[in-house]
Amino acid sequence: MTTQALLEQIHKKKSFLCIGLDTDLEKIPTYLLSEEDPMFAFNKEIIDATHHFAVAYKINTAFYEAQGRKGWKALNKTIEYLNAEYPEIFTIADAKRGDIGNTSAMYAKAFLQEMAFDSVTVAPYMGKDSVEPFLAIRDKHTILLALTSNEGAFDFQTLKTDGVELYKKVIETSKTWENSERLMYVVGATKAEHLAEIRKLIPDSFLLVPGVGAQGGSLEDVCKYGMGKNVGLLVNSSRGIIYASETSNFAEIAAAKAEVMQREMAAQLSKLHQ
Ligand SMILES: O=C(O)c1cc(=O)[nH]c(=O)n1[C@@H]1O[C@H](COP(=O)(O)O)[C@@H](O)[C@H]1O
Repeated sequence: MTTQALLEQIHKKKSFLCIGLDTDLEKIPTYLLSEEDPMFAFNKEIIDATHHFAVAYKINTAFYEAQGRKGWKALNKTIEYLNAEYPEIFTIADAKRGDIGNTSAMYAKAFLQEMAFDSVTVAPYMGKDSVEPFLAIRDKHTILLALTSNEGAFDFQTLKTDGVELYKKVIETSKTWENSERLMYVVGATKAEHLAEIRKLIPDSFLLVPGVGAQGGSLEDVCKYGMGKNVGLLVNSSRGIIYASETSNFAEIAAAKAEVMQREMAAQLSKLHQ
């Protein structure tokens, strides 16, 4: 999917919400455990109930990998379902990959071609030749970790080299890589005050912003500091939406949570045109 198509969806739905499918067998309603594929059954209900309010779904592969073969099957069924039923939705494989070039090329093939996600999250630590194989794939996007939402972000990402924080160096250098127009960046909502400076470096790039909801980040601050002229934001919430209720009407309650976020987003978007 092109960023233009994503932007059209954002304006159409008045939403830049990404729902994180961090599906955990210990957290889904217990009655689903008797289903043949409980993870997929849960995801399907969540997606069907919430898709009006979201423009993207992020599948965190860790939750599926943790369940072995059954988990991979559920992951595959979920992305196939999204691509077949809701092709207008932007899909993210949150796999945080990156390795030497020929290995990265295999990860890129797996997530962007075989599984046909629109994008994949990638760690920048191994540098240019570890990221370019992802960028080589047409009409797909590589979402590079820049400034993450966790406490450990301060261990390395904010260290200064030549007076510049490492995460800024990652952003600046990545702009020189081949096909860099296919890059998006992760910036945690818990670090919203850094967004204004990040926007100066990458005024037009899309940012995937996790960390609202369960991690305490503020949507208002994210918009205040991070919204670009072309929106440029995908704000993710996982636990805050998908585990809003453990009862049999969990999907309805998740939809209500998603709608609250969508309304806040619509209000923020309306400011863009004032
Ligand atoms: O790349 C990510 O998605 C990510 C980066 C980051 O800096 N912080 C972060 O929380 N995430 C992911 O975003 C999701 C956040 O989930 P909730 O805190 O439940 O909304 C999880 O899937 C995390 O793995």
